[in-house]
Amino acid sequence: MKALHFGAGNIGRGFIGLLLSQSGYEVIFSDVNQALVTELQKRRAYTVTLANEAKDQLQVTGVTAIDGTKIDDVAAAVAEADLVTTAVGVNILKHIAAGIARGIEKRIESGGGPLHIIACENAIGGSTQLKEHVFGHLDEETKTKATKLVAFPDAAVDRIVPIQHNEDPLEVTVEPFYEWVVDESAMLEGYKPVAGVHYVSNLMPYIERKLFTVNTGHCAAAYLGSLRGYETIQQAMADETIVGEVKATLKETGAVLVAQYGFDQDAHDQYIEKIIGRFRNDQLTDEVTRVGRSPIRKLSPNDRLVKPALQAHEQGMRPVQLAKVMAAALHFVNADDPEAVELQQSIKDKGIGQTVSHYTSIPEGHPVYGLILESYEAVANQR
Ligand SMILES: NC(=O)c1ccc[n+]([C@@H]2O[C@H](COP(=O)([O-])OP(=O)(O)OC[C@H]3O[C@@H](n4cnc5c(N)ncnc54)[C@H](O)[C@@H]3O)[C@@H](O)[C@H]2O)c1
Ligand SMILES: O=P(O)(O)OC[C@@H](O)[C@@H](O)[C@H](O)[C@H](O)CO
Repeated sequence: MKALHFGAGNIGRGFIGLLLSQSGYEVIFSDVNQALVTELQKRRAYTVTLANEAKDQLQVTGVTAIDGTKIDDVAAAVAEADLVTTAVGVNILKHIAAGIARGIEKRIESGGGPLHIIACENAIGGSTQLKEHVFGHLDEETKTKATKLVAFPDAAVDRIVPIQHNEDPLEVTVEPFYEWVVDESAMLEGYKPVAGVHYVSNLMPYIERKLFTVNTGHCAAAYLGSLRGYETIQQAMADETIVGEVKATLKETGAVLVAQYGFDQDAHDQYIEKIIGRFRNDQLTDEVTRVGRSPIRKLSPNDRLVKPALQAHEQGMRPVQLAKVMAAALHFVNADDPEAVELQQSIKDKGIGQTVSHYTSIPEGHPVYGLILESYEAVANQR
C-alpha cells in the first residue's frame, strides 16, 4: 500500500508519516525543500525521538520522497496512491491542488480505484478547502467522476512538534501524545482504517475542541509570552502569570465548547489541565515564533481566537481574555514572519482600528471589537 504525503516537515515526518508507516504503508513524501527530498531519497528512513524521560526512539523505514515542484511526478504519485495526506499549512493547500487535480485525471483515465485525500492541517474543514482548490482545476465531467471516486474527509490532528535543531536533518523530536480524528461520514465504503486514527461520525466537536483549546491556549502562551520577552513556550509556561492568563483564556473557550457541544465540564477541565501539562513539557523547546507564526491566519474569522470570541459574545459572555490574546497577537513582532510584518505595517499605515476590522472581519462598533481595542493599549503597558 502506498501513501503519498504532502509536506515532509515536522508533523509530516513526526506524526503522519510515522503512523502511516506503522500502519503498513510505504510512505512517499512530496516536498519543495530539495535538501529534505534528497536526504529522504538517499536514506529511505528516519528516526522519531519521543520527548519523554527515556527519549525513546522509533525508526521509520521504507519511505522515500518526490520533488513537489515537478507536477508530473506529483500527478503520477497521486494516480497510484492508496491514500493521500497533507501537512503543508492550510495556506499552502492551493499550491498543491493543481498536481492533485492532474493526478485525479490520470487516475480516472487509467481506471484507478477509490482514493481518500485527508488534509492534516490546523483548520476547520481543511480537506473540504483542499477539495475546492482541486475541483477548481477540473472540468465538469471529471468533477462528476471524481465526486464518486475521491473523498476528502476532514480531520483534526494533535501532536506538538517544535522546529527541529537536531544534527541529523531527518530526525524529529515529538511529544509522546497524539490524536488524529477523521470524519468517518465522508469516508468511502470499504475503507481500510489507519491504525491510531479515531474515526468519528461528527468531526465538528473534535476539531473545535482541539483548535479552541490546544491552539488557542498555545497562541495565548506565545503572544503573551512574547510580550514579556520569553523566547520559548516552556519559558512562558514557567511564569505563573502567563499560566493564569492561558487558563483564563481556556475558561472562556471552555464555556463556549461546553455550551455548544454539551461536553462534561469536569472532563473538559481535565482536558485543559492535560494540555497545560503538554505545554510545560521541559523535554521540548518550542519557540514562541513557531507557535505564534502567521498571526494573520490566527486572527482570521474562522480560526482559534475570533471564532470562539464571537461565539462567547453570542452566548452572552464578554470574552475579555480572548480579546487580550488578540491584542497581544497585534503586538507580535517577528521580522522573519511575513504575516507579522504585514500586520505591523498595517497598524502603522492604517491604525489599529482598521487593522482589527480588516483582518478579523469584526465590524467597528461590535462589542468584541471594542474589547480588542481596549486591550491593545492595556497589554502594551504590561510588558
Ligand atoms: N508542528 C505541530 O506541532 C503541528 C501539530 C498539528 C498540526 N500542525 C499543522 O501541520 C501543518 C504543517 O506544520 P509543520 O509544523 O509540520 O510545518 P513545517 O514547516 O515543519 O512543514 C511543512 C512542510 O511543507 C513543505 N511544503 C511547503 N510547500 C509545499 C508544497 N507546495 N508542496 C509540498 N510540500 C510543501 C515545507 O517545505 C515543509 O517541509 C500546519 O498546517 C500546522 O498547523 C502542526
Ligand atoms: O501550526 P499552527 O501555526 O496552526 O499553530 C501552532 C501550534 O499551536 C501548533 O502547531 C501546535 O503545536 C499543534 O497544533 C499541536 O497539535
